[in-house]
Amino acid sequence: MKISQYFLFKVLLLQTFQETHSPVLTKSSFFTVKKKLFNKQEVCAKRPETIISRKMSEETDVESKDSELVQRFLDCAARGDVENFEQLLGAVDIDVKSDRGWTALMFAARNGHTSVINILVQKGCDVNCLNASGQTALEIAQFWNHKEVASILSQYRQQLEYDQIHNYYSLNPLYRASDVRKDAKQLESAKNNKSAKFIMFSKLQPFLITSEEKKKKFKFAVFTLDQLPSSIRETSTLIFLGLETWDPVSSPWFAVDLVEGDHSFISKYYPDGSFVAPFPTTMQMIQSHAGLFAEAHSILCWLDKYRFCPTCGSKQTVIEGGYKQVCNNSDCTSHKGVHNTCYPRVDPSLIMLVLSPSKKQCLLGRQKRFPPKMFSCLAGFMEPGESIEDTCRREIEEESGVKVGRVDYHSSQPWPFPATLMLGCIAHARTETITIDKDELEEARWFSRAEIAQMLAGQHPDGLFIPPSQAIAHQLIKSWATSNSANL
Ligand SMILES: NC(=O)C1=CN([C@@H]2O[C@H](COP(=O)(O)OP(=O)(O)OC[C@H]3O[C@@H](n4cnc5c(N)ncnc54)[C@H](O)[C@@H]3O)[C@@H](O)[C@H]2O)C=CC1
Ligand SMILES: [Mg+2]
Ligand SMILES: [Mg+2]
Ligand SMILES: [Mg+2]
Ligand SMILES: [Zn+2]
Repeated sequence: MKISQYFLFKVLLLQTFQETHSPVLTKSSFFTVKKKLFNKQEVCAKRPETIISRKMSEETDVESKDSELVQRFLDCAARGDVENFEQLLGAVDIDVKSDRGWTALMFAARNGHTSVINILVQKGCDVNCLNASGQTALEIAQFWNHKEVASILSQYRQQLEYDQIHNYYSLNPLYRASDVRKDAKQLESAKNNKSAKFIMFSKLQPFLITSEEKKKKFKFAVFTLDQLPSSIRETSTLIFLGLETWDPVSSPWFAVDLVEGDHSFISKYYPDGSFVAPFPTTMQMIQSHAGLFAEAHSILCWLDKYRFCPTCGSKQTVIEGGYKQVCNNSDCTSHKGVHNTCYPRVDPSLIMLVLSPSKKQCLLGRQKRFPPKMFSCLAGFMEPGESIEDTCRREIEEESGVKVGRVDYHSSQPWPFPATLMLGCIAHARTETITIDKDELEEARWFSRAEIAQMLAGQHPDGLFIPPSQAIAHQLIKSWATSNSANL
């Protein structure tokens, strides 16, 4: 490249960056797609009582206070003001974006503030975020020639490539200890263990409180044995969730399915908590508690729906800490051989990001029940006798008419409504023509990487957006869009 061409190229790139980087941050909208979605989800949720509805009425005040905090947070990152930056860390979402889709990591990368970059990556910020122009923090650091920052970020991205992807609802911190639940004596002593922890459900609704550590997140109210009225252990079903660690003497955790009349002791310990409709409120839990919810809720839904033996219709008895039901009829054939009806059910379903034959576009669709302007990956339940690849190809062809060749596995996600397992795949299309199944989808179309980057940054010109980061669909879309952002 000639020197004059090089300068023209650099000026053009500079213009692109200046469009997306305002060194003095405006007070306007600092809210990300995630934040907008959070509000939407809050409005949709049906929750009976106290905390969450109270939070909603305070939303306007909270919003302007938040936008000031976010502004200060991003500004400290841009100026490399480590002292003030560290003070603000717990108060805002670490990956919060400016109105142009810039995160604190991007601002620090733009100005070469290594110390801020180190703090952010150690705290687990998202190094793969894209701004509205489709740039990562690494690309910004490389462009502005901040070699040390670029080196830290590229090392971190490499390390992430080797790490397994953990989707929301899958990070259950407990060791499930099936040996303990299968041994009635051990199970009984776990229930009486002084360090045992108990989380509460009523009519399949979890009892949640707000998390002090993470603003705007919910978590379970955790009860100890001495807080639990002894009658509860006789009247309620206790689900054994597991042990705190692999050490057999570590604390056992239980989910308690409260029956009418058992609730009064709760408000004594947690007056601000409430029983909430699981979806979408549990999408805003601290991750480890979302994992606990997935286990407990799926088991409780199974016990609720399978009250009678599926083989002979007799009553059943719950054993193994809620993980098994046995038929009370001694002549029932379910007592002989392997009977999967005695165990909790899981429904596998496929969710796939379909790439166009050129790999430059991906296929997203809209179901009628989606919020307006939201597009997501196509999905469908596995049918008996199908492989993952079979389901993937059939569902895509049924819903969009697109024919698929190779299918690659990406990651999975428990989807506890009530007990689906989402198997996330990347599907390679052989054809491009779309003919939608009007019963399943309202619309489906191909999206370029550039358009996806705009959607991820909340900057799509038509306001289109994708599901929030807690959904595997988001992770599938994002991993494709960020895998080679240079080709946007
Ligand atoms: N985590 C995520 O990001 C996303 C999750 N999903 C979930 O994926 C799952 C499958 O997607 P859909 O498009 O609804 O599937 P689908 O395309 O197979 O159509 C749904 C229909 O399949 C039938 N069906 C077959 N087996 C079923 C089973 N075991 N349970 C319930 N219905 C069954 C029913 O008639 C139902 O109306 C749903 O649970 C949905 O909530 C969907 C999109 C995004
Ligand atoms: Mg379908
Ligand atoms: Mg479908
Ligand atoms: Mg189907
Ligand atoms: Zn039976």
